[in-house]
Amino acid sequence: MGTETSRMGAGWDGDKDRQEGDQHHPAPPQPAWRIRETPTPLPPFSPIKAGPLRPFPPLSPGGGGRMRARELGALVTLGVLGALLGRGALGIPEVLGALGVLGVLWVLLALEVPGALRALLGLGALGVLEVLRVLEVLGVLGELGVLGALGVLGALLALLPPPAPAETFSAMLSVRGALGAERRLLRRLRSYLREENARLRRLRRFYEKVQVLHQDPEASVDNPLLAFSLIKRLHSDWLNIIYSEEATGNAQALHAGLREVEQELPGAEDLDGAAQALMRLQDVYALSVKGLANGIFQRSGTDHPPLYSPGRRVSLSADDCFHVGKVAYDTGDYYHSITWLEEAVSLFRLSYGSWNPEDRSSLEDALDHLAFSYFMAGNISHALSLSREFLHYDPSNQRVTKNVAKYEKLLEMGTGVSARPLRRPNSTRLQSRDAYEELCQRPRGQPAPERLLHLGCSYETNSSPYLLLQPAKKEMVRIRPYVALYHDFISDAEAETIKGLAGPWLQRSVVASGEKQQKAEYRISQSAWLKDTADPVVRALDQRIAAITGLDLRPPYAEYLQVVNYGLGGHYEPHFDHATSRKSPLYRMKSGNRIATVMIYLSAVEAGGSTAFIYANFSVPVVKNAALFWWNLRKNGNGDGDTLHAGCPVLAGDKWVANKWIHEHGQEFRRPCGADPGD
Ligand SMILES: O=C(O)CCC(=O)C(=O)O
Ligand SMILES: [Fe+2]
Repeated sequence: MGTETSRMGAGWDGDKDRQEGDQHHPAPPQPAWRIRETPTPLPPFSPIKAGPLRPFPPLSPGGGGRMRARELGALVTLGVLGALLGRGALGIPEVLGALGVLGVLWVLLALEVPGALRALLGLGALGVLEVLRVLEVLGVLGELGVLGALGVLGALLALLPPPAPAETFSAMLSVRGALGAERRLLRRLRSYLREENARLRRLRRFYEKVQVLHQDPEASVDNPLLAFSLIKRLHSDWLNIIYSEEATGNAQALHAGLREVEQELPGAEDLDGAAQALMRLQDVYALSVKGLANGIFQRSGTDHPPLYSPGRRVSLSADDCFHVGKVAYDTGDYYHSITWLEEAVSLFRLSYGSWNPEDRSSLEDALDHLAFSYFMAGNISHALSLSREFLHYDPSNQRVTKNVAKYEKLLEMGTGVSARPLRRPNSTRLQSRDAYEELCQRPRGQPAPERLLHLGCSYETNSSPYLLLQPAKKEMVRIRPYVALYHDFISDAEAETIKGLAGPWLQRSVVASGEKQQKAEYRISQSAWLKDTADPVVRALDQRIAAITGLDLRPPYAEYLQVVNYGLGGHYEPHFDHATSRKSPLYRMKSGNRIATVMIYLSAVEAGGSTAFIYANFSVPVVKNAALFWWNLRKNGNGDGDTLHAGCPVLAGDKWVANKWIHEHGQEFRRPCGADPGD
């Protein structure tokens, strides 16, 4: 592979000390909902259990997918080897060797890597075998030693953790990739429909043929031919018709199509992530859920033009809305479950009686979950009327019958009115949530008139010969903190090259939490690190960044280029780029803190996705091919608190950025300390 990436060395998997004020690490989880304030304790109620509605049949026999089949194969082989060992047909070294080969094969099959890479790994394994053989020929290792070494190797490889399934929702590149899987399923369904239609046409012909016989008074079984055919029909024709092998064959082909794409299917966490994304967009952009369900991205309670108008309007089904509500319900977030389940209930009511084969939920499910959400929110009378409606459709349901009795009792006791309206949970514990959301919603911030005096656009050569012929197009965005936007910093072709280089290496972005790095809900994206040796384009970019900033980017003074692709509703909530704790993994580079950030927008977006500077109170909309520059540290070396910034959720489109983080060391003469200690 031409691309060099590194997860160690000069590049860290991000160091995002999410903090505001003195909050240094991602906060410990707190309940995401407000507990209803009820003066008297409630009798135990029966909520609907969290979990799948109607479980899907397992994809592969045995329920565990292809991996399960492989494990089974490995077990059988182990059994056979054990038996041969026991009967003295094989010695321990041979068994160890066979285990080694089995382990290597097993791991190669299990690796979620492209076919070409898998082939390379296979060649590598053969290489190891060859080395062992040579060692054996040279007499360094005996035959037994070689087999033993193979056994150890295989055992070690088998101990490797299984590859994590790829995430779909956290990068738009992966979401787009899922289109391929669906296209293949579509092709399968098309041929299934064609075959089944032909089969049904044949069935109809049989039906009509027999029907005619039964209606024709002339067609009597006195006729021996008709009597024979009746007997034959009842003996075998009808069985062939009913237990149609053709139907089974068609269904099997369809199932095989599903198994083919099994590895690419989004998992439960993807559906959760996608539902959370819709709720995030609802919250951050104050969108009306009714509007969203209708395919309109409109702020609630306003008649402003929509924030985004897709070329083709698509609406959500009742089952779609139910699933979003259910994700909220399962985490005890009744604020969101109520808004989405309300929508689900009204859509199900509208279409009651008609049934979509793809739906997993029904009006009853939605009523049941909504009633319990209202109960948890303290609105007993709503809970009661929805439960009664439920019983109208399913009168024999014991659990809901009991709930109705209890709701009635509570209302009689006068405890049925909510103390306070249900408020949105601050599950992310952002202190500046309102300011952040207001900045995300704001179109490009118009600076105050007195500020305009210092702002403006200029062509900059920065005394660099590199920029003489093509000066940088600099737009000052803010003086304090110092933020500048360099327009046309890269070309479309360069942006495409960088995205193409990073694409195969994207992995869920992580954030620094103390000394560790981990994925977090407040950063939804995938990222990859590119060394400057990966491609001349990356090297040229480094030179250009050095020219405009006047800073030293040679290792270890800067990190590799971090390329980021945001996912569905992808965002990065307020954080600092510099470390705020000496324990941060960022210091492992031994070149100080991150003095400056250069962030390049590699794509445009259709809506949302601005970069918001929370305390400085401005946001920069995505400008394709532009680079945003800011100092994270003040001249005295302290972190600049005014640089708290965020990537707003992407409302529509595919947002890519590339980050270059430049460190303190190496810049001593390029950005000298200020004479003023407060500078
Ligand atoms: O995407 C953005 O606008 C901000 C990204 C950012 O702050 C980061 O990656 O550190
Ligand atoms: Fe950042």
